[in-house]
Amino acid sequence: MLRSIPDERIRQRDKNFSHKRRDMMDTLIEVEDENGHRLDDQEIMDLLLMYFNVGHESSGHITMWTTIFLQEHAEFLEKARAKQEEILRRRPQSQQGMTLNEYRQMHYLSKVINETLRLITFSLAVFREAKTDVTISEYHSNPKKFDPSRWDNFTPKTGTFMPFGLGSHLCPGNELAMLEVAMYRNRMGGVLGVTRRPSKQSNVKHDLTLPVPMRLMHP
Ligand code: HEM
Repeated sequence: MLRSIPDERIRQRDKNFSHKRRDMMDTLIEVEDENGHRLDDQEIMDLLLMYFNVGHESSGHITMWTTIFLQEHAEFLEKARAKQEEILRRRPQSQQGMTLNEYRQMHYLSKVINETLRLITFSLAVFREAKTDVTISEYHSNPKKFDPSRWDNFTPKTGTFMPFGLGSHLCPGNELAMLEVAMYRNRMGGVLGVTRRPSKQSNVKHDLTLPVPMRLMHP
């Protein structure tokens, strides 16, 4: 399946097919190193596979865990919901969907997501070599407890909160990922992100029931 993607694009380019917009695939086909070498098919496929994994699995995984934590802690879900509903009440009737400005007002939700990222990592390994011995110690009090309030007026010191890595290989999708998790939409119209008004007919309060296997994976 992956091989067909660069093959198809190369065929189109050979036929002078004009794209509306150049995209990542054009860059992967054209990019050259300092000796003029281009990526071969296998390398392009490896990169595509990596993008599929990091760009999709990652935010999906964190969205799932944010949902699980909120389901398990009704008080935080209520607080997140109240804040989202407040944003909705201020929304002009004519507005369709969520704006970036609304997203930026979701301070409580970003604490919930940060707290999820603090507790859960989907990256099983980040390959780095420690040049000197380091001592790894707990930075937070009661570290295993899910508690978004620990983010109240709190900015972590550099190197103590690294869900997206650090340095030159810092995750380039970090801001997009936060936005994606916040905009996750459930059947009620969005507990995480406010995307539409809840239906008046619905009397379901928390529609976050998850299948049993997910609950068994809880750390
Ligand atoms: C909650 C979601 C995400 C988390 C927790 C996450 C976390 C990470 C981490 C820990 C790394 C390794 C950084 C390092 O080596 O120091 C990484 C790399 C990367 N991430 Fe993400 N990521 C997320 C979402 C995304 C998304 C949505 C995209 C793209 C749309 C993306 C694209 C990448 C890429 C391309 C790299 C490789 C960067 C490099 O090696 O230079 N990630 N991510």
